[in-house]
Amino acid sequence: MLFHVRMDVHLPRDLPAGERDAILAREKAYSQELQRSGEWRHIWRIAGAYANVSIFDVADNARLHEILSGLPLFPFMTIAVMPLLRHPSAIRDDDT
Ligand SMILES: O=C(O)C[C@H]1C=CC(=O)O1
Repeated sequence: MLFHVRMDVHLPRDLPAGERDAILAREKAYSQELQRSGEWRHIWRIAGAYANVSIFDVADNARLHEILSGLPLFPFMTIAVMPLLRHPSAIRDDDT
């Protein structure tokens, strides 16, 4: 199942730099592992915002929730999820 996910990050300004850097390093490793596995299909930075748009390809809603709630940055994010399905006019075979 495909999902469009927007993640906006709101890190507290008073978060100690060492703690922030450690969370960001864990976030990067977590994200890249899921990208390698194929469940996190795309990630794009939204220009001008500390936010991304991502496409997930996961078994079900429960798996998406597990992934999102496991993000090291999860406590500092606002997340919006849109379920996707193939558009009848789509021409690319991998848009499923
Ligand atoms: O920077 C972000 O958009 C937040 C987050 C999502 C993946 C990742 O590596 O960082």
